[in-house]
Amino acid sequence: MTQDDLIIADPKMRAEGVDVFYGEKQAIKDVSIDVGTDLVTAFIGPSGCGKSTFLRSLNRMNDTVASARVTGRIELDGEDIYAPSMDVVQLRARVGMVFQKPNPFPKSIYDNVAYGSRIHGLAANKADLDVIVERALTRAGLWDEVKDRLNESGTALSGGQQQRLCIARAIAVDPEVILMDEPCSALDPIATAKIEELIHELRGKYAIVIVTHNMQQAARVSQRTAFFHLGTLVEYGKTTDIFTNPKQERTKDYITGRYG
Ligand SMILES: Nc1ncnc2c1ncn2[C@@H]1O[C@H](COP(=O)(O)OP(=O)(O)OP(=O)(O)O)[C@@H](O)[C@H]1O
Repeated sequence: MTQDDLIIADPKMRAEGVDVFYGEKQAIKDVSIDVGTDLVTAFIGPSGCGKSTFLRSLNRMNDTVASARVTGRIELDGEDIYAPSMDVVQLRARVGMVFQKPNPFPKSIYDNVAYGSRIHGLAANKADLDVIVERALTRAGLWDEVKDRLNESGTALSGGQQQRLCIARAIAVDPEVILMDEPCSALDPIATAKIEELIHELRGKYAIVIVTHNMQQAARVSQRTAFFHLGTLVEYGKTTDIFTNPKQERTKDYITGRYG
């Protein structure tokens, strides 16, 4: 691998010298990383190493935690997302998020997907909204399963379907980046396989960042992998290199199962 392989010419997101604190406790230490537009980037590392904390700093979800403080710089298309002028609601539409546990709203399938478009005024009329909802559900691989029951509650779907509904909800507002925080950890192997397939299909349409505990999953779905340990970014590179030829001892120990 040469250094050139890792250069992301036009990163979708760029973090520079990012620290995250919860009160006095530092959870992320001086992390710098570029996220590519056409790539799936996996964050791996042992429990408590800060993967979720760093992921959540990429769309300012940490703002919702009173004790959390983020320093350093995080850019989306070159723009500082922590600048006072940044509209956080817009930011979270541009950088969508899918959580560990599927969390559909207690609303109909249709309304779950239409929700963001309504808030952001993306549809001029009902016909427009219908198109947005169908497109998002199709992209999320769920349309055929739900097209005849759009008025049923989203919470009545299976866990895997609920997670695809949450992905559809994120997609519906046309995000540029989708952050996924262990999106399969509550799902069975078949539902997990479907989400992984979906990630393949969505690649290139959105920059995707996925936190996963499952190294096989990181190897299957991502092109770039970042290994975190004790709040630091130990190694970042092409997924194939991280898994077959890691440079750092700590990465090697983790991927060979010596700790985790
Ligand atoms: N809301 C919070 N308040 C205080 N400390 C927190 C909070 N959230 C996380 N932490 C701490 O920050 C550190 C990093 O946690 P984080 O959840 O980001 O790690 P992680 O790598 O995603 O872990 P896991 O894989 O277990 O989800 C941990 O020490 C954790 O206890």
